[in-house]
Amino acid sequence: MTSTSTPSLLPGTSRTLAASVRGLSKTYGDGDTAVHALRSVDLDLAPGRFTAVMGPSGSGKSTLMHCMAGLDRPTEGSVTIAGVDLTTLDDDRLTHFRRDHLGFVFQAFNLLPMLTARQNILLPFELTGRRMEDGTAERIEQVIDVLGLRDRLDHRPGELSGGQQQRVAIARALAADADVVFADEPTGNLDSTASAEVLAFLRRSVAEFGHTVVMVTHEMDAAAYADDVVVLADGGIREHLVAPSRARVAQALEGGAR
Ligand SMILES: Nc1ncnc2c1ncn2[C@@H]1O[C@H](COP(=O)(O)OP(=O)(O)OP(=O)(O)O)[C@@H](O)[C@H]1O
Repeated sequence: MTSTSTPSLLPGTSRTLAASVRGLSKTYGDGDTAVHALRSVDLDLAPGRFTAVMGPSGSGKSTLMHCMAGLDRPTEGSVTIAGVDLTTLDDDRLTHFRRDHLGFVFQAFNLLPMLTARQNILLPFELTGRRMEDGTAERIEQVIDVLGLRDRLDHRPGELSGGQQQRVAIARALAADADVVFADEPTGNLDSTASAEVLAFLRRSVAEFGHTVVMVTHEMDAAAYADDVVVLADGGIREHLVAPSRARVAQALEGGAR
């Protein structure tokens, strides 16, 4: 197994990391039946980058994302986002941290069916009574325009296409101005046109709003929208590729099959 080009700091970024993972391990079960889903993973993500996490089925992609996003607890190690080590937070604090600092774009959209698109987008604020800071309302309007949702705001999810629903989910993640937006196979339920649209919007959110996006994907076409690609194999990071070519990503993925 090779290990190359893990960047401690990417060119053109500030010195603060968007997310830092140290010695992250996750073991399911114990004894003979223990599954080591993650084995002492170290990973730094610079802010304002779009990173795809790839690797074979069972390599630990979802486990890594869930531990990084505070949705699952690692067995060992730390995850630091916005200067806070998530593994030190109790469940209540972790819930608050997710609400205040993280965004989620998952395959099943996670929209509330009885609310309109606008209400879903504003949910992080309305549900929790979180106060909007200066400029937030204007930014949300901008996100709505960038995502092309202006004429769909009064529709409920059931009245929207899959791609539009996913755009609402992205708008909600961006509206909250998350420190890191986590996307788990965000195009898994979409046709190729809608997938391309959603990925282009994630790309724009990084370029135009400076967001940090981490996306688990199986698809090379989806990864092509990302800046960087982290390739997992057998619970560890095989490579962290900075602005790789498609051929380079393919090579890193094939490394495990040999
Ligand atoms: N709740 C669980 N209990 C036991 N084992 C689990 C659990 N969740 C995941 N695993 C195991 O941990 C390993 C990593 O799983 P994970 O879902 O993170 O992989 P993945 O790369 O996301 O896979 P896929 O691409 O198939 O979604 C696998 O061997 C899986 O079977």
